[in-house]
Amino acid sequence: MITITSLTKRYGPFTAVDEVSFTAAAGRVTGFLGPNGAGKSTTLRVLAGLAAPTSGSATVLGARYADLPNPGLEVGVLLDASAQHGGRTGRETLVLAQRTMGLPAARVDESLELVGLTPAEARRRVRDYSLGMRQRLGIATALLGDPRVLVLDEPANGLDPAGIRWMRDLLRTFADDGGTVLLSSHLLAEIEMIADDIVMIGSGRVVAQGTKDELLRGAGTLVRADDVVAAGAALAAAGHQVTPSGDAVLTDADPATAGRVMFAAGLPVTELRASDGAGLEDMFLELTAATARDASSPATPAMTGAAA
Ligand SMILES: Nc1ncnc2c1ncn2[C@@H]1O[C@H](COP(=O)(O)OP(=O)(O)OP(=O)(O)O)[C@@H](O)[C@H]1O
Repeated sequence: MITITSLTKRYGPFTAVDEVSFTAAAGRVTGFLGPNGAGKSTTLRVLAGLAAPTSGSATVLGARYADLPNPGLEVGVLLDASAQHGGRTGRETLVLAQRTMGLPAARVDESLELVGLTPAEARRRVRDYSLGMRQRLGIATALLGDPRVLVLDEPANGLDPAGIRWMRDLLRTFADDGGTVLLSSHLLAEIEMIADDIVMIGSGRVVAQGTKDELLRGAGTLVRADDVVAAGAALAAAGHQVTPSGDAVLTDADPATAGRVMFAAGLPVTELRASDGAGLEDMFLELTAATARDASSPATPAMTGAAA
């Protein structure tokens, strides 16, 4: 189980992660989805003890990563497959980790086999690996200590469709055996293929979370109003998640609740209905577009900030 509670990370005046809360449960694959720059890596870096939170907390099996005596036995982490030492062979990379963790030497071959790297491939230097092979080696390192929890940042990067299917099967088996998997991606299709639960983040804030089935069904409500910014603000002030979707807003409030919030705020509503199945994709495209706009025009307010 992974628990992120009100996690905030600021770099100077810039808030990369803003009050993020979610859990990744045992027996489930949780997809952490968001466009580039949304705050996924920063959240995972705090979880893996590589960055200190400004406030809030991130724990694995109830403990901070830094407080785990031999963390590799509890949680396998792959944050950047391309950061592995190019001069070492795949096998040397694993042997070093195996010794550091105090594991039996046999774990090296077991892990190589788990990720489908052949003995000949394991003898090659990492600098000659494709990105897909590096991802496999990174996952082998994460699995070395036989942990119950896996944290993977963009693990499908560089994998071809067969590789992505292989990874899905590996993670599925890991979760079916009671393990916890948290993996990030900036691609909705990838997360749809692999994850059971989804946490969607944009501009540092969680904008949607739930089971994949719920989210793809479009749980939540679409609210169209004369003043859509005020509608979003009223819903956010009432404690609901809000995401702009074109000239409307999507919210996690059910339609009756959203209607009452609009009535209480005195805002005329022009449309109010359960959102359709495209809700998640709309929301994600909107987030991605907002990020692209932010990148090209720093003056544009971040969309979650504008809504909330
Ligand atoms: N050390 C740092 N100093 C300043 N800003 C940072 C630092 N690390 C990350 N950021 C900023 O925080 C924001 C979130 O970055 P992060 O890498 O967490 O996003 P991401 O969702 O993982 O994106 P990507 O898919 O591109 O990896 C970005 O705007 C990034 O520029």
